[in-house]
Amino acid sequence: MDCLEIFLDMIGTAGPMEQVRRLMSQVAGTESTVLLLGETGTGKGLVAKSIHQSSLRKNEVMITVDCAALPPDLIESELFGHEKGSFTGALERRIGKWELADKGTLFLDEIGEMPYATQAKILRAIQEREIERIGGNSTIKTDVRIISATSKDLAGEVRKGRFRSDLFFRLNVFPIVLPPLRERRQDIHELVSYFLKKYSEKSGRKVSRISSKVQKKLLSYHWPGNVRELENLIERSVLLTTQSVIDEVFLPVGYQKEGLKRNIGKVKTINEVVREHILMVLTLCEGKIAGDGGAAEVLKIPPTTLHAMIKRLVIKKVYER
Ligand SMILES: Nc1ncnc2c1ncn2[C@@H]1O[C@H](COP(=O)(O)OP(=O)(O)OP(=O)(O)O)[C@@H](O)[C@H]1O
Repeated sequence: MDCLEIFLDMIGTAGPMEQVRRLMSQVAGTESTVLLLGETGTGKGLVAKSIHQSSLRKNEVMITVDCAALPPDLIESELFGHEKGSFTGALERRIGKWELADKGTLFLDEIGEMPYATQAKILRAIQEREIERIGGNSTIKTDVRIISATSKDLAGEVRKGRFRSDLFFRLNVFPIVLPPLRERRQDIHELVSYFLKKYSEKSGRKVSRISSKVQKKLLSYHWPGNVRELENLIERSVLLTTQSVIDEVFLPVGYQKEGLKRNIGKVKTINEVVREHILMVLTLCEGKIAGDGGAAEVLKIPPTTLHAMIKRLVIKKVYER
């Protein structure tokens, strides 16, 4: 079976997603630890689920721990569980997610948010394949496959001393980088069709396509929230439209200005462009301004005007030999 058949819920088969699919199909059937890297909403959760569903553990559970959603003081208890009375508030014994994931897959989402002190315990649990409940006095053997994900630059976090290098190397055995949507705009069309179908069916409305005006808008937007943002937009638009074609979408106000702002530093001023052009022509004309074959003739302006411009734009006589 090739990777196109396996990951059916994942849209995007060409360009950067082809590589992602290839890596997924290479690693899914192994026991290898996988690290998913990518901006928010690029599909890391979906990839983790797809890998689990194509793995040897597919009939076992996949348990997710969102490390960013848990307060640092609760994360260890969430992961490893605790015994009754092990700390104030531990009224009952609690089985942690690591234990619950036994024989299956444990998906550690936003691993970059893991408190430094807990990172050592995670490393130990992965390496020794055993855990200890908080307040417990025995170790518990576990058989867990780890998939972790982060939207942070984890290597950078290691350099800054915020993430343990030994854990990073242990997690980074098989990294898969999910490209942002703006770098795979060729998938937008297919994603839109997929979400239109999904949300039309869900809402009972018959919305079958988007207008070409909307398509242009979607193709030029920079998608900071990636596929999740596109999905939410289509869901909202399906609910708002009264026709079978979506003819308007509401992207964040000022997004075009934002795009412009990001490029503004790179835009040349008129004077810079004119100056460069005059310099280029002067170089071609070997510094000759007036007369036959002079720069003024080439530029179709009087030599006096060209002289004035050279003075105003402070063009040094670099072109003179
Ligand atoms: N290639 C894709 N095909 C279809 N749906 C996708 C694709 N990529 C992402 N999605 C959908 O987009 C939404 C966001 O994806 P997901 O939650 O996997 O992103 P994420 O990278 O884990 O985000 P975060 O870092 O915020 O947790 C989900 O509903 C997911 O099903």
